[in-house]
Amino acid sequence: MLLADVAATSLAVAATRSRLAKRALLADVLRRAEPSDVPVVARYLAGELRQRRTGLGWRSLASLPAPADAPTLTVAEVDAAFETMAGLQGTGSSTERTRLASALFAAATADEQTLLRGLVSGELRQGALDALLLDAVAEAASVPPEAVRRAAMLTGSTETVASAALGAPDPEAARAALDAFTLTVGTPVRPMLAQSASDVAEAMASLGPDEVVVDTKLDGIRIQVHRRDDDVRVYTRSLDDLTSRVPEIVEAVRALPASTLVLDGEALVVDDAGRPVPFQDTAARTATRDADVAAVTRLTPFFFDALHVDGRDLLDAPLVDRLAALDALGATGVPRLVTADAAAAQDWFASVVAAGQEGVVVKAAQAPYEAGRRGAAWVKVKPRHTLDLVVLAVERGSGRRQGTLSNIHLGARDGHGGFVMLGKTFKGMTDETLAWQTRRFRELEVADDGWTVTVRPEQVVEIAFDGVQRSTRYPGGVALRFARVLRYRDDKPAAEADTIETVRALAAGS
Ligand SMILES: Nc1ncnc2c1ncn2[C@@H]1O[C@H](COP(=O)(O)OP(=O)(O)OP(=O)(O)O)[C@@H](O)[C@H]1O
Repeated sequence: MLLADVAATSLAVAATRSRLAKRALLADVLRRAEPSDVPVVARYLAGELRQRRTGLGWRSLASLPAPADAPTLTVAEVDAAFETMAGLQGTGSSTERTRLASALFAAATADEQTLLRGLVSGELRQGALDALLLDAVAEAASVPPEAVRRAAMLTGSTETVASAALGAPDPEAARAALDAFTLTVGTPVRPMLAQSASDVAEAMASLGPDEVVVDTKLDGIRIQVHRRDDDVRVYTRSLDDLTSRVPEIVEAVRALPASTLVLDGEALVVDDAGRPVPFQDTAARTATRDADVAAVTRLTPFFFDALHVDGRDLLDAPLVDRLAALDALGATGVPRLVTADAAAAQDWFASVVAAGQEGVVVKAAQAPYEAGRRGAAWVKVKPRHTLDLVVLAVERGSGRRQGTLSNIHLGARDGHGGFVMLGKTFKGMTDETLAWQTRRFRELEVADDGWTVTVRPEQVVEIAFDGVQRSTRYPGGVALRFARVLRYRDDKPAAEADTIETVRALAAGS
């Protein structure tokens, strides 16, 4: 299949708001793809490359060669080119990578360049697209969407499922191929995800009047552990195998009284008083293989769900039954309250936050485990932090945001008339906001290097974020986690925006 086909579909999907129309477009291109191209086509449509890391940076995308007039690139060729780039190592590799990238981009038409740039930068990646893609696979293979979704959560891989369904000669065979996927101890399933609510009452109202489980939300690393006798595997949220880096978790799982297990939980570093250390210290611990660090900062696994225990598959069992199975193992659990009373739940939330935890996840007590879905049965609630910051610069958008000024650079006042950059965000913007800010930042423009537009620091923006972390990337030594735009504030002058001192105080307190 030509890359041009995928690029055209990607643009058409972005251009329509109708889910049905998007699904039909995706199904059409999947139907036309050769079975051997299906895995790559599926990935590209979800906005991802197959290669986790290509080594290509933003900088290499800033100056692209002129586009080709006619499409010639095949999907297989492009995948092979990224594979080569990802595999380059040692001296000269970055020059060679840039050379390969230039050659690839020079062979691409303007639409294909847009797609490639979005894939490399990650700006095209969207969870929602993945769900839509699964429905499109169902449509293309003429099988029920539930069959595809279930297979995807059990294999953890859209491309495997797309290949199985679309590689079958007819709908019956496709259905049989999908039904053959089952929960297998040793094969990670996609974790169930949560929706968000702004407070506990709203979360409970969305779940109905029945009892809920209010789980402490620990701020660590999602882990899914699989055990078959002494063989223990630990997987991350994105289903990467973390086993060799976390011997202490393997040991803790081996100590549990069951020979086959699949458990879901969170691993974090806790201090002597049992309080969680800042998230980045936990993250640093899992990112390193260094034995010394591993010896000093032990991770503690806390489990909040059981998907399989000793031959019993529990995916479809109600949460309360899964928790009973978990408790029976005597594993370290997550502190939780089971209640139907909103006031009691609110008190519990307050005490959890006071104890230094991130928030709670409110869960429907009777719901099954909806693997791979941001289902309605789990709702997370965190105390919301906001800051009023000043926009210092803005980067051009790409992909769906081509032609707009998208990624804003955020600054806090330094107290001496200047600003300190705290990070960037392109999240939380509606189409209206984007259109507005594209006009607004042109008005404030002082320089434009072709990629980034520097502006007069006058526009105040209200930013929501999940926390403050230490950072060597930004000059203030701190950065915001998950910054997103709440709204632009025209009622507040930049001279009254929040200061770096306020942000540092938040960092010290978190
Ligand atoms: N008790 C708990 N139950 C479920 N998830 C929990 C719990 N404690 C911590 N978590 C973490 O919270 C996440 C649930 O939120 P969500 O599904 O939105 O994931 P996320 O996108 O990684 O969000 P976040 O950044 O807020 O953790 C899980 O992925 C898990 O890592």
